[in-house]
Amino acid sequence: MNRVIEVENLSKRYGDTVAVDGLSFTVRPGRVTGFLGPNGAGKSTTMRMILGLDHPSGGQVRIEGGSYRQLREPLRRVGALLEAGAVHPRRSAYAHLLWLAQSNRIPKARVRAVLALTGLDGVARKRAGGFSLGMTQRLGIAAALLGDPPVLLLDEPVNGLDPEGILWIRNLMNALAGEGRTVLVSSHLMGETALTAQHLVVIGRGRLLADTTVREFIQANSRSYVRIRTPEPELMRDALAAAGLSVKQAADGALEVDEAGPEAVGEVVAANGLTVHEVSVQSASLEEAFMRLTRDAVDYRAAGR
Ligand SMILES: Nc1ncnc2c1ncn2[C@@H]1O[C@H](COP(=O)(O)OP(=O)(O)OP(=O)(O)O)[C@@H](O)[C@H]1O
Repeated sequence: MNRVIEVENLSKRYGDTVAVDGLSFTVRPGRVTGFLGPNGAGKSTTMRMILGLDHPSGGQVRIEGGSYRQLREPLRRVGALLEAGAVHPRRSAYAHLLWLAQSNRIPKARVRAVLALTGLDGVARKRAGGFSLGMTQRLGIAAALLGDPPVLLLDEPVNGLDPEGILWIRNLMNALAGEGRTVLVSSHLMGETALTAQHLVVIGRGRLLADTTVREFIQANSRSYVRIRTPEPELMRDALAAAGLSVKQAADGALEVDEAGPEAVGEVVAANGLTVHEVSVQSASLEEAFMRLTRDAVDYRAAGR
């Protein structure tokens, strides 16, 4: 089995709304792929189509070479977390998972295994209706892992979780990818995804904006510069310019030097006997880069009409 998800020229229209628009990308095993886009970009719609829950208006999706509907014993091939709240509130976590296992010919021992893996052992007999958001999220992940699937799709799994829950999911996803599984996880948070994923697929208004490694995305999008505060800005500016460095003045009067490290700046300072109050390396945030990339592609409703 190749464990690959192939999305090919996929489109979905709802009346006049084009939710997904000619989208193509491939999700590979052994790494966490972050599926990023602002609200309304089409992430959930794409994931539903991957899972055969929604019918494409055009294009196709292949999982391990075929469609989801063609998979025999799908829960053993693909695990998904879509709506974590979709549990009968009066059922216990154990009963919920047991019912899922029995209706999919999954051995009962897997129920205990996923309860332990998701840290729900202690509350397994409690009614799921009384669960906190974090526990509900863990139960959804337990259900996704029940069939020990090589392919996992998680839609916004960290939404509403506290830092401990976020860290737990991050570690779990990396462990699952480390076992050679294919892990696709959607989010609208660039910073969080950059910490978790190794590969990124970014969409806006249903279209592909970037398909790249996290490392390349960071290199391409994080402007880093040296910031200098000095009581002698004119002299400093002249000295830096004479050394061939490009200098800009920030709103607070500090100087900013692009495309040079602190070493080059320090040498100019020393050679000219200038006084400095601060020399620091600054980086623009990834979240800013993500917003720049998706700005023109933000869903018009989400943009506040
Ligand atoms: N069943 C539906 N009927 C009509 N329009 C829909 C339906 N589902 C989604 N849409 C529209 O399709 C577009 C994409 O929605 P989708 O939920 O896939 O985006 P998303 O990236 O998952 O956003 P979010 O982060 O807000 O969940 C939106 O404009 C949405 O309003």
